[in-house]
Amino acid sequence: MSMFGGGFGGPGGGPGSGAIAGMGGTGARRNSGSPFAGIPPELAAGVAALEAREPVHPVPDVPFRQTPDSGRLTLWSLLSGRPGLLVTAAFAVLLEALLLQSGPYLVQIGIDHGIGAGNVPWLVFAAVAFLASVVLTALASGIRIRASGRLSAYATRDLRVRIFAHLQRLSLDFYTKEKAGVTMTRMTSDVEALQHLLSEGFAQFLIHGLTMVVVTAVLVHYDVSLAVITLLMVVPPLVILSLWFRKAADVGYNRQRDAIAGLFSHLTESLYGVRVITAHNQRDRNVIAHREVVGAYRDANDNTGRINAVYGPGTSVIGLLGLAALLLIGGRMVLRGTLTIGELTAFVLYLNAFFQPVQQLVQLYTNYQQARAALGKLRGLLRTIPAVQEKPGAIPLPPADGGLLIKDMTFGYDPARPVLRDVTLRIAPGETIACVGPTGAGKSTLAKLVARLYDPDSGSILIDGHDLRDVTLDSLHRQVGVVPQEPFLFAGTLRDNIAFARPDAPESAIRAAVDAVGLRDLVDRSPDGLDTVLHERGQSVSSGERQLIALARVFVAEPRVVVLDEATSSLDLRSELRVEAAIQRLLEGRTAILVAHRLSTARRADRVIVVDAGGIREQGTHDDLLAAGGHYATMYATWQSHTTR
Ligand SMILES: Nc1ncnc2c1ncn2[C@@H]1O[C@H](COP(=O)(O)OP(=O)(O)OP(=O)(O)O)[C@@H](O)[C@H]1O
Repeated sequence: MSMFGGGFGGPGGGPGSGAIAGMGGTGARRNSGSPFAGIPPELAAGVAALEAREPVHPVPDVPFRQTPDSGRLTLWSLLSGRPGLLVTAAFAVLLEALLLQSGPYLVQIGIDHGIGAGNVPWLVFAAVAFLASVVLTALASGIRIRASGRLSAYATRDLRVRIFAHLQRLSLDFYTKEKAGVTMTRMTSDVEALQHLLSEGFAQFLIHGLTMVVVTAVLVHYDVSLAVITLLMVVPPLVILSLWFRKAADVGYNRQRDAIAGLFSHLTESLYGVRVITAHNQRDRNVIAHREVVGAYRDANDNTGRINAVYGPGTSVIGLLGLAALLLIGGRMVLRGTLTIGELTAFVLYLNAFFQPVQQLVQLYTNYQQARAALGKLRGLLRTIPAVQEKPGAIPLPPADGGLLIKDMTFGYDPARPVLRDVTLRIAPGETIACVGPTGAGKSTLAKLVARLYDPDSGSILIDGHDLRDVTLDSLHRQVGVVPQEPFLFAGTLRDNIAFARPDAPESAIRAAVDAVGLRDLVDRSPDGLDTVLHERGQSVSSGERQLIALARVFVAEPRVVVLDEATSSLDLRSELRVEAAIQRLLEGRTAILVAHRLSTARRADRVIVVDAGGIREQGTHDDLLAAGGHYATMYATWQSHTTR
C-alpha cells in the first residue's frame, strides 16, 4: 500500500470521528474539522498522480532458517556479494589514481619542454593533456562513487537483515541478559560505521594507497638518490607513528563503541520506563544518571580525539620536514646542474602528492578503526548461539492430541542453582492444569519450559511422545500457543494484532475470536472497527482489553496446547469476569497449563498443582486438595478471606 493510502487516509475507511479518523480519509472524514482531515479536492489529482508514481516494493524473499549464523563476518564477505559492482569500483579507482598522477608530469613537460625551450606547441599540448586528464579523473571518480555507494548500500542492507534474522533466532535468555539499547547500537551506529567505510573509505584507501605506490615509483624514476634520501627521512617515522596510532585507536574506538551502547541503553530504558520514573519522582536522578553515561561517551570521544590530535599533526610535521629537506638537497642539485627546475618542481609536487594521501589515510584509518571495532562487536553478536536450537534433522510435530509428559526435569537459569528439580508431571490431552504456588516458586518457568522458550538442564518434556527438542521449532510453536503475563501489542490495527500468529487467517476466524473473547463492544466502539490503529504497545486500549486481545490472538492461532501465564495486574470486577470467561472459552477442548495467580482461575481447572521449593508439592482436583487440608487449602483459605473481606 502506498504511504498516502495508509497515512493520510485513502478511500475505503469507515466514517471517522475519533483521532484516528481525523488523521485522514476522504469524504465524510474531510469534514471532521480536525487538522489533516483528508485530502483537499484541489490536491486530490496531484496526490493520485504521486501515488501512481510510488515505486512498488515487492515482498522481499528473505529465507529464514532456524540454524544459527556461522558468525563469519569479514569486510571481504560484505563486499564480495556483488562482484560486478566491486570490479567496476576497483577499475574506476585504479583509473582515478593513475590519472591523478599525470598532473605533475604534465607540469614538468610544460616547464622544461614548453616554457624552458620556448616551444609553444609543447606548452599547448601539456595544457590540453592536463585538461583532458582532469575531465577523465572526474568521470572515473563519478563512476567510482556511484559503484561503491551502491555496493555499500547493498552490503549494509544484507548485513542488517542478517543481524536482524539472527536476533529473531536468539532465545529468551539473550534478551534477558543483553540490554535492548546495546542491541540497538549494533543495528544502528555499528552498521553505520561499516557503511561509511564501505561507501567511501575503501575506495579512498585504494586511491591513496595506489597514489603512494605510484608516486614512490615516479620519485625513484626521477632521481634514485634523491628519492631514497627523502623517503628514508619520511617513511620510518611515519611507520612508527602509525603503529602507535593503530594500537591506541584500537582500544579507543572499542571504548567508544561500548560507551555509545551504554548511552543507547540508558536512553531506551528511560523511554520505556518514563511512567515509573515520573510516578516515583526520579526525573532528576535519571538526568544525573544520563549525564554519567553521556560523560562516559564524551570521555571516550575525548580519548580518540587526543589520539587523532597526535597522529594528524605528527604526520604533517614529518611531511613538511621531508619537503624542506627535499628543497635543500634538490635545490643544490639544480644549482649543480644535475637536476632541471621542471624536475625539481615535479618532484616537489609528487612529494606533496605523496603526503596528501597520508593525511587522507589518517582520516580513513580513523574510519577504518571505527569500522573494525564495529565489525568485532557485530561478529560477537552473530556468534551468539541461541540457547534453544533446532536439532539438525528435527521432524515436524504431527498434528498433536496434546498429551504432555514432563519427565525428571531439572532446570535453572543458572544451572548451578536449579529453580525446578526432578519435576515429573503427566497431563492428559484436553486437560487443564492450574499451577499455583508462592511468588518466585517457578510456575512461569515451568510454563516457559513447556513452550520451549528454554530447554531443561536434564530430563525431558514430551508432547504426544515427541521430545520437544526433536521437533522443528516452527511446528511446535504452531501447536503450542502462549499467552504471556504481560500481553504485548504492536503498533498496527486491531485486526493485525489479533491475527498476529496467523496473518493469513480468514476474516471469519478473526470475527469468531473477537466474539469468543468478548471484544465485540471494543470493535464496535472503535472508529474504524477492526481496522482501528492501536498505539505503540497498545497504550490506547485498557489493560483488560489488552489481555482480551492477547487471548483472541491465541484463539485465531488455534493451537492444541495453550500455556497461559495469567496476568498479575488486577482488573475491576467486570473486566475480571470478562477475562475469566474468555479464558474458559479459549481452553475448551485444549490441553492447558495455566499459571494461576488468582485462585478463582485455579478452582475451575481439572487439576491443580502446587509448585514450591523447586518441585510439585501437591496435586489433585480443587476439591481433593481442599479436603486434604495441605498447602493449597491454606492458600485458598487465605485468598478467600481476602476476597470476601
Ligand atoms: N530470566 C531469569 N534469569 C534468572 N532468574 C530468573 C529468570 N526468570 C526468573 N528467574 C528466577 O527464577 C525463579 C522462578 O521464577 P518464576 O518467574 O518462574 O516464578 P513464579 O512462580 O512464576 O513467580 P510469580 O508468581 O511471582 O510470577 C525466581 O526466583 C526468579 O527470580
